[in-house]
Formats: sequence, structure tokens, C-alpha cells
Amino acid sequence: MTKQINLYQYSIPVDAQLVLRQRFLKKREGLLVRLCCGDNEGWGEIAPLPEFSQESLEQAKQQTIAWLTQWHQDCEDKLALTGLYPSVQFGLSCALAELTQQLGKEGYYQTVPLCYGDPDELYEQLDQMPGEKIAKVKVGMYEANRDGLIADMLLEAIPDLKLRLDANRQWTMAKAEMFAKYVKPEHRQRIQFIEEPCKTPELSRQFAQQTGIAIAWDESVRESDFLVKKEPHLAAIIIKPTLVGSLQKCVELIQQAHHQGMQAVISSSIESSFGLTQLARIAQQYTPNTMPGLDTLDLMDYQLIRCWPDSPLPVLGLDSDFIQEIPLTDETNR
Ligand SMILES: O=C(O)CCC(=O)C1=CC=C[C@@H](O)[C@@H]1C(=O)O
Ligand SMILES: [Mg+2]
Repeated sequence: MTKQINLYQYSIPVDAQLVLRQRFLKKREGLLVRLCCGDNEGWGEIAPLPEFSQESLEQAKQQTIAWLTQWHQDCEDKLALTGLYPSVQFGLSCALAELTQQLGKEGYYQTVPLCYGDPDELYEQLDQMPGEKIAKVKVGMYEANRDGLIADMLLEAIPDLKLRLDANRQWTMAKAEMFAKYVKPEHRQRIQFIEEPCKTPELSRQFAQQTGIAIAWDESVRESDFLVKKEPHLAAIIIKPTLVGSLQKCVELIQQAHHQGMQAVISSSIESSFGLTQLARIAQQYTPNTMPGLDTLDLMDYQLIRCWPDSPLPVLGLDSDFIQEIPLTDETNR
């Protein structure tokens, strides 16, 4: 069957305030691949996240071009993704899944609103949220007692609210204890989990044990020796597919978590609206009972090709100045 491939590179301006670990991110860059085979086509986004991904965009690009060239020549259509960078595996596996109609069209577009510190913004969003009220609050950036006060205040003010908190391994045990001191014991059950509260997983386990507050693994999931294993107080694993790898690998992690009675939460690595809508479809298909963490589109000034339902952001098409087609060899375009 005739195969055709296109590769695009995009660069979208982002909100001036976006700080990723040590650096300000001024633009979000990535690749879009389009695979065509006969009448079918599949798309994927490959967007290593600075400060989080090990690979650079340039490395991902070179690897993608090499894989695409091989795929174009390959008759069997079974070209493996093993050994590729996680972002490359993820983007290509999505394109292949779309190509072979294995990724459903429906998406889980209700996502957990993300709050970076000002709780007032949350009230209005939560007010309009249909169904289960869940919010995610970043902690560990300011004083731990302030984090505790805010969490307790939100839980007090909204009796059916559930919270997810994310400390990104920022707290020492003393700080984590300080946080917990301000959250009344009767409110603690409504914290679905804190993602990686302490500087090490072992300290996070101890914190959960002492306070009865549930935890989730996020950074740990990306460590090479990570195994999904139920432990006391461990409620969920967070899966950021761009940082984890192929769709198949993500699905395995999800199934392992579900078999052991834990939640698996599909979460953003600040992809464009293109990648985010695919993540919403993955969430709908594989974690339909767990609201995904995909509330990062508003960090960007534009959407890219595919729209997030009801987003007011302008949409860039393939003809926009923010997107460039990367020429491949003549053969691959034929
Ligand atoms: O999980 C979510 O709800 C949103 C995604 C999110 O919080 C993050 C995405 C990417 C990098 C980080 O800044 C942050 C995280 O620490 O989990
Ligand atoms: Mg996190």
C-alpha cells in the first residue's frame, strides 16, 4: 500500500509565567508526524519537555526522521519502537494507533482544574464544574504552613470537594509535617493524594504512614527500576505519556495499577492542544473512571490544529508561521 509521511515542527508562544523547575519556558516546541497508508492516516505529537525529558528536541527529531525513513521502506509494518526516546515512542505510537483505528474518537475532556497558588481562582471554576468536584493544587513552592492552610480552607469551604496536591518532591519531613499540622484530620480523607510529597519515596511513605494522607507516584514512575506495586496509603500512579514512552507501555502501567486496586491518572507534559486531545482520548479509553490531569492548555497562547472543546484560544493551522514542514527525502513523500 502507498505510504506517505509528513513531519512538522511547531513553536508556540507560552504564558510568560510558566516556570519549569529552574527555567522560564517562553515557547513550547515539538513535532507533529502524519503517517498515511492507503486511505488511512494517523497523527502524533513528539514534544520533549525541557527540564523533564532526557532528550532534546533536536535528538528527538533526528531519531524520528530515521524511524520514519525506515517505516516508509518497511513492508511488514511491524517496525518496533523499543529503544527510542520516550517522547518519540509516544508520538509515533499514537500515530500508529490512529492509523490502525485503535484509538477511540471520544475524549475525557473534563479535566482537573490546576491551581498554582491563588485559591480564589478555583472557586469560580469549581462552581461551574459538573459532577464530581476535584481540583489540583501545587504545593511545596511557598511556605508549607500556607499550603496546609489553603488545602484545609478549600476542603472546609466546599464540602464535596476532593483535592489532589502535587509537591514534586519539594518537602523535607519537617515541612511535610508542618503542612499536615494545618489540615484537620477529618479533612484528610478528601485529599485523594499528594504527588511525591517528600524528597525521597521512602520519606513520602513515612509521611503517609504518620498522617494517614494518601500519596501518589509521579517522578518515581519514570525511574528505570520502577514497578507498579500496591503499598499502604499509595492511591495512584501518575502517567505522563510523553515522559513514559509508547502507548502500549502506558497501557501496561494502567492495567497493572488497576489490577492492584490503584488509580492511574493520565497527565499532561504541557503538550499542545493537539497532544492534549489525544491524551483525553487515551484517558477516555483506558482510565474512564479517573479524571485526567490535563489542565495546561491555558499556559499557551494558541491551540494547534486540533481544538480542545470550548477553548477560546485561537487555533493555528498547518499554514501558520509557527509551524514548519521538515523536508524528508523525496522517496518518503511519494
Ligand atoms: O497533572 C496535572 O494535572 C497537570 C500537569 C502537571 O501538573 C505538570 C506537568 C508537567 C510538569 C510539571 O510542571 C507538572 C507536574 O509536576 O506534574
Ligand atoms: Mg508532579
